[in-house]
Amino acid sequence: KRRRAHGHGLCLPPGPWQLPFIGSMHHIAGKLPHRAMRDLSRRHGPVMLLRIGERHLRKVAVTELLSARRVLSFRAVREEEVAALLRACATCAAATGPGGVVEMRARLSALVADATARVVVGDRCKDRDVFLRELGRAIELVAGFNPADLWPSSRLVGWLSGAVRRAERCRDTVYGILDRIIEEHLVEIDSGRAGENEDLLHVLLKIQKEGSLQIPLDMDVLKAVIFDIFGAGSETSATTLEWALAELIRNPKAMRRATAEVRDAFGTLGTVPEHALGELRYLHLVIRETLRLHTPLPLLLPRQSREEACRVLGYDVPRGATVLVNAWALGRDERVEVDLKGADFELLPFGAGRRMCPGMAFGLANVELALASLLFHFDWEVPGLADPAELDMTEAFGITARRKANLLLRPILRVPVPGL
Ligand code: HEM
Repeated sequence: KRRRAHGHGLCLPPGPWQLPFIGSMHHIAGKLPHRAMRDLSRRHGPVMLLRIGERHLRKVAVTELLSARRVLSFRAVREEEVAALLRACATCAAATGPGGVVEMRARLSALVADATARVVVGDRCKDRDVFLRELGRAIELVAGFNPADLWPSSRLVGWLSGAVRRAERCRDTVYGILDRIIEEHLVEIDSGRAGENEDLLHVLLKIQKEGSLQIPLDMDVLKAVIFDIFGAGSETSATTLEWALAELIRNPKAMRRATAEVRDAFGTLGTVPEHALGELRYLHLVIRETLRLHTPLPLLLPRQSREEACRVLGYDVPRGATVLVNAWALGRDERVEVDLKGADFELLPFGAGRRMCPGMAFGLANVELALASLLFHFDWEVPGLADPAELDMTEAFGITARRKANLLLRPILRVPVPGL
């Protein structure tokens, strides 16, 4: 199945696992190629597929970095980060007054950003809060409807709107943070301390240093890759979690049912084990419904028509035209009932086709464990809200459909949090 998916129907030879940009290069770099390849062939057979020096970030991200197998290997990271979130909520639950309220967006963004950072750069990011602030700004800037995007050839429009300046400031701050992280990684590599804790950035830097790629992996490309995965991963998952909680608060019956399901399933264990989350049928429906109602990327990512003669519903789409797909509107079309994995084109929270989100398994794993754990350990209420139906559900402007209003919730501890 895997072979067919990779090779468009071709039966390609097996080969070692690959990384974004560098393909199989890290298995060979720094060694004598003929020896390294002999060793690899002992594992993969006499005919191997090695991808070397080719830019195929997307394909590799799907199959390796964000594949179901790799996502599974990060389970411990997710469990630790969710445990930290639960401890923070338990501390709030024990406090009185304003200290007893959790600002959910900040907490959920921190959770997802920390989990993603640990996978990509090996540790939490010390500048996480600045990073998240800049990410928020970037999300507004890339919504695609600011004058600088609509009239890209007019320098005057760009200058007047200020968008370009803001984008440059944002880039400089983010790249500054990444420069520091890269600096630390380089020191670790030079002192031989990267060792067993090698993360994605270590590997990319080593390859870059050896200069063994056909296409040079310059620092800007490297930073763009890291920022892309970071940004794509944190914002969407945090947004989904926040809306899921808000929808449950607004629908007390659904909240009771989801909470009862997770407490019935794991009450005797006293904690939510990720490997058993498949049992929670209702929770999965809640997440699916959240993604339908609050599609985190409502217009997906813009596409550009490449073909001369592309026809949609009998109309010509000129080459170079930007095409937007309103996944949010499709999801709200009440005439259809479908699956969310992009096979049914009516519900596309992760997009579809060759640009479909490669982080779906990663994102869903974060969302499922966090939501199940929050419902398992706590009851949730909105201070001062008499009627749950009145909870403000306004969306903010940006490429993602965040909540506009802060979701301030009071946690009430129901099942003790381990480690407190
Ligand atoms: C609930 C969580 C998530 C949702 C709803 C989501 C949704 C999406 C959507 C709609 C797209 C555009 C697809 C298209 O235009 O057809 C996308 C692209 C992308 N996503 Fe996600 N995503 C999520 C989590 C993640 C995570 C956790 C990662 C990585 C750690 C990630 C990495 C990416 C990347 C790199 C792209 C760009 C792919 C490309 O341009 O080919 N996403 N995502």
